[in-house]
This record gives sequence, C-alpha cells and structure tokens, in this order.
Amino acid sequence: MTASGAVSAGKGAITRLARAKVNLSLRVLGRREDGYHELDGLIAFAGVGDRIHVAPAETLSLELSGPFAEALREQDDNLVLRAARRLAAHAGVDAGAMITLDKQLPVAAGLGGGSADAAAALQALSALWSLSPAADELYALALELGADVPICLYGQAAYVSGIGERIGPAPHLPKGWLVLANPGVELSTAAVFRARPERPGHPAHRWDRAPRDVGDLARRLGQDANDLEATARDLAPEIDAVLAALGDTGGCLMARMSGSGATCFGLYADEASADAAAAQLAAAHASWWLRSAPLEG
Ligand SMILES: C[C@](O)(CO)[C@H](O)COP(=O)(O)OP(=O)(O)OC[C@H]1O[C@@H](n2ccc(N)nc2=O)[C@H](O)[C@@H]1O
Ligand SMILES: Nc1ncnc2c1ncn2[C@@H]1O[C@H](COP(=O)(O)OP(=O)(O)OP(=O)(O)O)[C@@H](O)[C@H]1O
Repeated sequence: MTASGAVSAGKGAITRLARAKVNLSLRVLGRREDGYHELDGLIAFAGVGDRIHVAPAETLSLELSGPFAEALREQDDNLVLRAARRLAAHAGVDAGAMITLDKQLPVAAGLGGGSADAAAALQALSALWSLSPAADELYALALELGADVPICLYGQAAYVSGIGERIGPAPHLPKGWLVLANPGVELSTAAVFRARPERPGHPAHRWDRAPRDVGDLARRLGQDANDLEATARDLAPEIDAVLAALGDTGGCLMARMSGSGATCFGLYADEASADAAAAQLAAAHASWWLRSAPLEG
C-alpha cells in the first residue's frame, strides 16, 4: 500500500483505502464574506478508512456496503458519484464504472470520510479510465467537491490553511497510535460553524524541528487546540464524556476532538496501549464507535 492509500489493481479493477483524516490542531482565524472560515492547523491520517472499489462497466453505478452504508440515504448525492461525474465531464469522457463503497467510517463525524471517498474516487477513476489529469486540475476538481478533499488527495500530514485548500509541508511525524472514538452522534460541519460565536483566532504554531517522539508531539500539540471543540460540545454534550474517557485510559498522551466532531482522538506511544484503551472504552461504552489505528503522516 502507498502512503496515499492505493491497495491493488487487477483485471482493470482498482481498490483504494480512503483514510480518515485527523485534525491534530484546528484554529479558526475568521469568517470570510462568502461564509466560509479561514482555518489553520495540522492534519494527519489514521490507518483506518473506507474502501472504494472501481471496476469497468458501461454505466456509472454505486453500491454501498459496510456498517455506515445506512447513514448515506441520498445515494445520488454521494460524494463518490459527484466526484465521478465531475471527473468524467472535465475529461470529456462518457465512461462508466461499477463503484462499490465499503463505508467503515462514521458519517458527519469530523473524520472527513466523505472527502476521503471523493479523493479516492478521483484517483481510482483516473486510473480506470486511463486519464492523466495534471495535479493542479485534479486539485481544482477536488476543491469544488469540498474544502477537505484536496488534503485527502494529498494524503500526507500537512499544515492546512485558507478554507482548507492551502497545503503546506509538515515536519516528519514520529511513530504513534490513535484511538478514534465517536459517541454515535452526527454533527453537521455547517451547523457547528453557524453556532460558533465569531471571534478572531490565531494560527497554529509552526515547528522548526520535527518532534523527537510521540511524547514531544503531544506536548507541542498542547500549545494549540481545536477551536470548534467548545461549540461542538455545546451541541453534542456526549463529546465531554468521550474526551474524559479517552483521557482516563492508560498511556493516553493527549485527547482532542477532530474536525467539527463528534469523533475525538487519543494519542498513544504504541499499539499495545492504544489497543488496551480501545478495549477498555468498548467494554464501558457499547454504543460508541471505536478504532485503534496507527498515526500516519
Ligand atoms: C472543518 C474541517 O473538518 C477541518 O478539517 C473541514 O474544513 C470541513 O471540510 P468539508 O467537510 O470538506 O467542508 P465543506 O463540505 O466544504 O463545507 C461544509 C460547510 O462547513 C462550513 N465550512 C467549511 C470549511 C471552512 N473552511 N469553513 C466553513 O465555514 C461551511 O458552512 C460549509 O458549507
Ligand atoms: N461518501 C460519503 N461519505 C460520507 N458522507 C457523505 C458521502 N457522500 C455524501 N456525504 C454527505 O456529506 C456529509 C459529511 O460527511 P462526512 O462524513 O465527510 O463528514 P465529516 O467527517 O464531518 O467531514 P469533515 O471532517 O470534512 O467535516 C454527510 O452529511 C453526508 O450525508
């Protein structure tokens, strides 16, 4: 598997892993005239995600499977189909594809699942249809589909600014493990931004040297925050319990909400601590979605 999540290709079919993005920090600097917000922060990925499979076909179709397929009611609106149609129109091709989406990530959860799916679909279909869009063309298509789609296309840890479209290199991240925890509450990104009192914020810290280990990473992330967390906690008080429970697990170096929530992450030094934490949380909170996964740059 490559860093950006390509898994396999065989007989013309392609499968890609659409990994969860994790906002290690997220600052909101202000609101633009068009209603979008200027953001700044560090994004990384977790080694867990949805799976997109594309195979040759006469027409375009999408089949959903997996634990969160039911949460995606409006099939025609699915970001995967929107990405496919947009790419075909841009390239001027009338090609079809049988797409299957194994929806493993919770929906409207702050993990950018839809954005990751859209980015993976752009990449997989470009290969299936033998298109070679220039990087800047693919980036522009991605941005039309959502503010987080370009970073999912990039697929590596990065500082992200603007409305999410400006991607800058991040220092090398140390090895570490995440526990992702979602209390089963969908939170609309637009609703969180709407409810947040407007106040000017300041950018995330930039580091001149890479963190020397995951403990150092956690300490440095402690200088920043997720500026959407307080509002999301007001809208979904379950987030308080998730953050408290993560913080109480053995070996948790820090706990924070990702994106507009409600998923939170705990950071751990090794796989054994993260697995033990996820098991402890699962025993106490049967209804939560929980995953232990490597932190990936
Ligand atoms: C907040 C983040 O999760 C941080 O990674 C993302 O920027 C959200 O990215 P996304 O889900 O791809 O966002 P979009 O689908 O483009 O926008 C959903 C809604 O969120 C709000 N939105 C989104 C991004 C942004 N920079 N400012 C905003 O105000 C807007 O109301 C927009 O209508
Ligand atoms: N393939 C898809 N996967 C998830 N959501 C999708 C998809 N296609 C369309 N959507 C719609 O997009 C909305 C946002 O879903 P998503 O799971 O990407 O949110 P999120 O994890 O909060 O993302 P972000 O962190 O970027 O705000 C949902 O309301 C959902 O109905």
